Amino acid sequence: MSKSTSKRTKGAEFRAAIWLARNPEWLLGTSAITASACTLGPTTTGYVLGGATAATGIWYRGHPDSFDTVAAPALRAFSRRWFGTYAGRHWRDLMDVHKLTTEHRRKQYTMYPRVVRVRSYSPSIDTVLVKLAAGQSPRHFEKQTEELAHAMKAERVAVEPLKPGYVALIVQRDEPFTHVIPAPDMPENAEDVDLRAVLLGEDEFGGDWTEPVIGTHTLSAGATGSGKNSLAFAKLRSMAPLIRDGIVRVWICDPKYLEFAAVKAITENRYADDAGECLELIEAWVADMERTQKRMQRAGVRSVEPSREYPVNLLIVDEIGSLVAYRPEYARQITGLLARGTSMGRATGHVLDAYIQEPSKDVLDIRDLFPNRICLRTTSPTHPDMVLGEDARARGAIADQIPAIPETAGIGYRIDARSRAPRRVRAAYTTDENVRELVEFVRDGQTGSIRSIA
Ligand SMILES: Nc1ncnc2c1ncn2[C@@H]1O[C@H](COP(=O)(O)OP(=O)(O)OP(=O)(O)O)[C@@H](O)[C@H]1O
Repeated sequence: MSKSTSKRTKGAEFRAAIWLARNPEWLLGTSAITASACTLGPTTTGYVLGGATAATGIWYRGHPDSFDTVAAPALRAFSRRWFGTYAGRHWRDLMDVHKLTTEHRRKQYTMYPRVVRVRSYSPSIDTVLVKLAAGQSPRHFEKQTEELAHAMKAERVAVEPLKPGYVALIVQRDEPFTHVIPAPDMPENAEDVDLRAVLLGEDEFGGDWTEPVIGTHTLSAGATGSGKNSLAFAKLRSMAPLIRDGIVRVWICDPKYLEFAAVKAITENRYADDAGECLELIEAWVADMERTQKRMQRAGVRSVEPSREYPVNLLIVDEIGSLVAYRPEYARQITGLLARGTSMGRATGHVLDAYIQEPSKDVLDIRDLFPNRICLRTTSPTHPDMVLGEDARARGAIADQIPAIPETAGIGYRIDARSRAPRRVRAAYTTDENVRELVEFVRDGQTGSIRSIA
């Protein structure tokens, strides 16, 4: 393209046409209403618009789940894009005040970064795709995040460079979790627990946060002190009657020696701390899986429902990095066993629940064998994508921005499997007293017929 030599800028009518081409929703919306008013008449058009509004209201009241995942993000994004901070003059003022503009010296006009798209997957987080003005780089925005957050009355703003010339601003508008969530109640009966949706805490909408225990393997990542243990303890409490009744058998590798010692009693000695013992325990878990495979083969079944005959064998591996990366003498064997277990164990109910601080492939090269992922506070902006998948951070999973203070322990993100939208969640906190209750509940109720492997 030839370089412009004129000192004049484009005419207003051309700028308006370009604006409409970039924002076709306005063109389509106004044309549809005008066409409807001309053909059907203003009264009928009014009724149609009123009917659409009423239908939205009915949807909002009648089916909150689908409304919150489908309609609410679109409506929220639209109103914030066109009537809030990211709209026209508000946005330009924001850019002016924070010196996020550049000057065309020859033509003497100011160039503004342009809002291309706003997404608002959750009420607390917006992601704003911004085309940088000529002469800008993501660093210009990175230097201003604190000031922008104050100006937008947001908790924090993070910048994610996307491709040359574009950044995503991730604006966390508020902190939905200002309180500690108490440990889940332990249901009395095994029938009250759904192993496909085990209660872990709350999501940012104030709803239950549940995760599947069967049919998947779960990897939870988080820096030291991020509250990883609370995930495992909430899970154990929510499944307590199944553990008591021998329908879920818990195996624990506790290489940090202390974290899970309090629940050793509910594992029927399927517990190890030293790395060498962890290797033996994992071997026993894989051998159990192979025995179950043979039993199922003899019985002619390809899948089983959790029962005493075919219990779920949940292997909790705390700080998996310390077993598969930092102890070379055990790493290869443990990695091989876990790879075997995770690739075949789902059908037999042998499921892995692993916890890690540093989720890179160098540390955990079997990361892809975990279909289910949770990301608590991380130390690096690269970690959310490593754990939750490509673009997770750009979509709003700013786990690296969670302040490293005790008040935020248990807060993190998960990705909705269908919409790929990140959801901020907080695990319930299980106190030492709650752990004792769990152990008593399981032990007191056990019938004694559960065989220990030890
Ligand atoms: N869900 C939670 N809600 C509120 N506070 C929590 C929660 N989970 C943990 N905490 C608090 O944070 C502290 C650190 O938690 P925890 O030891 O589970 O972190 P961690 O991620 O396992 O760290 P490390 O990897 O170093 O063991 C706990 O002592 C507790 O006080």
